[in-house]
Amino acid sequence: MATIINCLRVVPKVTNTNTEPFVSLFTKRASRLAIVASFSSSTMSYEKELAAANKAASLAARLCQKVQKELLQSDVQSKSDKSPVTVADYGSQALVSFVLENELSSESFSLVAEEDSGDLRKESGQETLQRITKLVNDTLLSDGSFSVSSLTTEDVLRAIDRGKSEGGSHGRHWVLDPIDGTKGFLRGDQYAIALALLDEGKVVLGVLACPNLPLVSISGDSQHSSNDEVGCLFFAKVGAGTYMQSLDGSLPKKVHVSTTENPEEASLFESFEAAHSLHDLSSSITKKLGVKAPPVRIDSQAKYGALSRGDGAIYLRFPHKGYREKIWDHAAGCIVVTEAGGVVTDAAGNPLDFSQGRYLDLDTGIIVTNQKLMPSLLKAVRESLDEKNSSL
Ligand SMILES: Nc1ncnc2c1ncn2[C@@H]1O[C@H](COP(=O)(O)O)[C@@H](O)[C@H]1OP(=O)(O)O
Ligand SMILES: [Mg+2]
Ligand SMILES: [Mg+2]
Ligand SMILES: [Mg+2]
Repeated sequence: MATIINCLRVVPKVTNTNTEPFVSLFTKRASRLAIVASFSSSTMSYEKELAAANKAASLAARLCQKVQKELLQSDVQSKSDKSPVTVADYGSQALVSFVLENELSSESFSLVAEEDSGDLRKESGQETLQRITKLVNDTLLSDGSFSVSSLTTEDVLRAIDRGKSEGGSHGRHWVLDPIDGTKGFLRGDQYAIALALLDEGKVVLGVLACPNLPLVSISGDSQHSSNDEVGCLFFAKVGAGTYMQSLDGSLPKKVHVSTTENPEEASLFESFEAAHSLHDLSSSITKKLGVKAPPVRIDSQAKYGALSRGDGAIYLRFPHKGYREKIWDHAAGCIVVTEAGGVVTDAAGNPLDFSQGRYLDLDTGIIVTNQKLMPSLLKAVRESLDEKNSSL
């Protein structure tokens, strides 16, 4: 900002005594500077929030990696909806909540997150709570930049329960999935720590830490091996593009979605778990479109990250009837892809609305691709859905 203010003080050097060109030159220059100033102020804001989000997600990834390496049977529990939750889900949520509040202490803090401390407050949860508290403290200590000596079990419970906010269309709300793809995490496959910020109902920044995602492309036709270096951090800020760096801290690189217009060259990402998305429906859609390659099935929002750097060109998600999508399963992924030039809509082609609380209210499914393929993809989706509905 300082440079821009200084620039505004520079009076154009004009030798012509006719004032009109001077005025128009000055006006032109001033308006150009005003555009630069307004662009810079919109892209410069959320700088501090993005730095805090990157730090929080990277530390949470460190905790998750440690747990995944030495996972114990007692580390895994089942929630009331029968889905799994681990000490790493809770630890990651406590850590992100603590780091954000600590780094951005002057502001009011609202967090919409997946987990709550209900089961950890029961007698049967005490051992697990001790283990989570140790994991959180060890991770904070390994970073070395926090002044607190150590968190108590009560601090950890409080940090987890900060995530109970209802979100909404006013003010700022952080949105967190502490481990997206817990089933992938348990299998030793892909998972992500997904963190986004909503401002007045819009996603303004998003971070995806994907500890098991190779730094090189995972597209079906690229060569990769188990020796590939893994651990990616994707981050995006509204109006400023999407970047990827290694979780170990390499220089960030700007990424872009695939620019292919040819469906025959496009490949599809979808859920690993058939229970999470209708694979038959995606297969009918991609057949209509003319996609040749077999689908790439991976867990979690790592799909959005991989798509943002052009590893594939399409992501389709059609949950089984009755499933309600949550905002933390898409907010970070959505901005990571859109800032990389992609488009994210529901099956009717509407943008996703993150302003309605903890759930997404949408038509049928979620579709992600580049701008060129979207019209034909939407047509194929409509036709396949009509066929499916008429066969019922
Ligand atoms: N029955 C379900 N249908 C669709 N998504 C689900 C279902 N159960 C859990 N999920 C969520 O789907 C996401 C992973 O989807 P996928 O890997 O298939 O893309 C996760 O957010 C996961 O929650 P969680 O965050 O608890 O892992
Ligand atoms: Mg879960
Ligand atoms: Mg999730
Ligand atoms: Mg989760």
